[in-house]
Amino acid sequence: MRAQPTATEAICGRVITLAYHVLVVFHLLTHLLKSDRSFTCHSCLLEDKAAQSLLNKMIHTSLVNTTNQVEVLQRDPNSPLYSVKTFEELRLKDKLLKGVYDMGFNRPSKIQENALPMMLAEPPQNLIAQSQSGTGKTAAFVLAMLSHVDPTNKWAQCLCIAPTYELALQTGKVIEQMGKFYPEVKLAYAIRGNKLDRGAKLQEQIVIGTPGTVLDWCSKLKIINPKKISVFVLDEADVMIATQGHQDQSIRIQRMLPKECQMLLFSATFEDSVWKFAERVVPDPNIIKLKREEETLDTIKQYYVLCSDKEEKFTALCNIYGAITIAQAMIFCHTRRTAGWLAAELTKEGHVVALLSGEMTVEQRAAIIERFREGKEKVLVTTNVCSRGIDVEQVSVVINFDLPMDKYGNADNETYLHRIGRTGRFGKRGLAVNMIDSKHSMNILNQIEEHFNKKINKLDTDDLDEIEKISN
Ligand SMILES: Nc1ncnc2c1ncn2[C@@H]1O[C@H](COP(=O)(O)OP(=O)(O)OP(=O)(O)O)[C@@H](O)[C@H]1O
Repeated sequence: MRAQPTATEAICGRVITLAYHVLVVFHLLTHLLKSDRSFTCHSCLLEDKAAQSLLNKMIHTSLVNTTNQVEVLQRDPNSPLYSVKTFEELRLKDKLLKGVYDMGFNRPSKIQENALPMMLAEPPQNLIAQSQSGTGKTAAFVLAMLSHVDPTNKWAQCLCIAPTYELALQTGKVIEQMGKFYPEVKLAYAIRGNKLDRGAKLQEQIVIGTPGTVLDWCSKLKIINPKKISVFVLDEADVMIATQGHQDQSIRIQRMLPKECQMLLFSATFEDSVWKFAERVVPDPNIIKLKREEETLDTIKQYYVLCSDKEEKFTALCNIYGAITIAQAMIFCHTRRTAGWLAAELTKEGHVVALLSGEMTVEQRAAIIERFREGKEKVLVTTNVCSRGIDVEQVSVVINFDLPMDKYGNADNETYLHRIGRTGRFGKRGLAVNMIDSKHSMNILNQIEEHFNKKINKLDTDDLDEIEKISN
């Protein structure tokens, strides 16, 4: 049997344990600040539970920002999250209030506070609304739909169209979450792969889908009776019209709806073409619109890095990873080839990478986004397919490995806004870095600066201290 330690031995033992913990924590702190991959350090030392919890807390506060920041922003009249009202004052049904609070929302954002009273007014009013990315548009129209349905009627009453399969699934999830305490209301997905027989009568009161399938359900297959729809929502209108065929399909759906149906259209950007489309599908609307310089969020810091070729861009990217802790990142490339190459290089460096590109089936794409959302991969390398609307809270950095341009080689400002809007969701801080490797890409960057009237500063990625500074 082991002899009991003396008092001095016990004190010495404690001092040694304490010193060990101090060392572990110190090591973690330096690792966290300097680490090139915050999540690899998770595995190296973390048998120690206290240290793990400290690390988790630090990751949470340094990258993800606490709800405190949202609360502060919601008191700043210049913030898109500002609100004077509470959800109660917006007169939501109790079941919906419960859903809202269950999702962790405390107060409405500006768009929610402004749009909801218009959407819930009697008689119904039409609305064209713009708000910055990630400021709660989806939540706003989902609440409007859930407020309008009559659950005793077993037919489709609210119809929402989204431009892609992934976005339809994502919005469907929000409807399910918000309607959690309102189980009488049911939801149907009108998306590819959800095959229903011709004439099958839907019992569900809300339908979310993509334009092609929704059109089939309303016309050829007669699954939805469009004449019984009382709320029609068109989400991400700018993306909708950028996809060939979607604009016509949306207009054809809208024409089948009754005159008194409430029409709601949301978008993060409103180029002329989006306006024209909006005015065609939403007669006599209320309008909520942003000034150009309000379109980008101040919570997203934007920088550019000068490089000479793609290898140098890759080095710059590694330097950024070396200097700051990144919860999750999305990296946008112009071609599948570059995206494939970059994903392979990052994997060689030890990153856990997901690759998403246009040739995949929609189901494969949705599965990859879901895994990324669950945090299974920390880096998502993608071509343009994923720039719009996808809501992944933990994305703290967006890298434009290639700048977005249209087919004439000019800046694609809308895509830029959508891409950087994948970070900085609902008041979180975000970082967007643009990689410049030619006169042409510098020119695109200048066009973007001019368009949004916003200066994008240069970042020297060889200077680790400078990178660290921008992440604070
Ligand atoms: N009032 C609120 N309080 C706290 N969080 C909110 C609130 N409203 C929305 N959110 C959260 O903010 C995030 C962004 O919201 P949402 O997706 O509705 O924004 P959006 O404006 O539709 O974005 P995008 O333009 O990219 O489509 C989501 O994770 C959502 O759960």
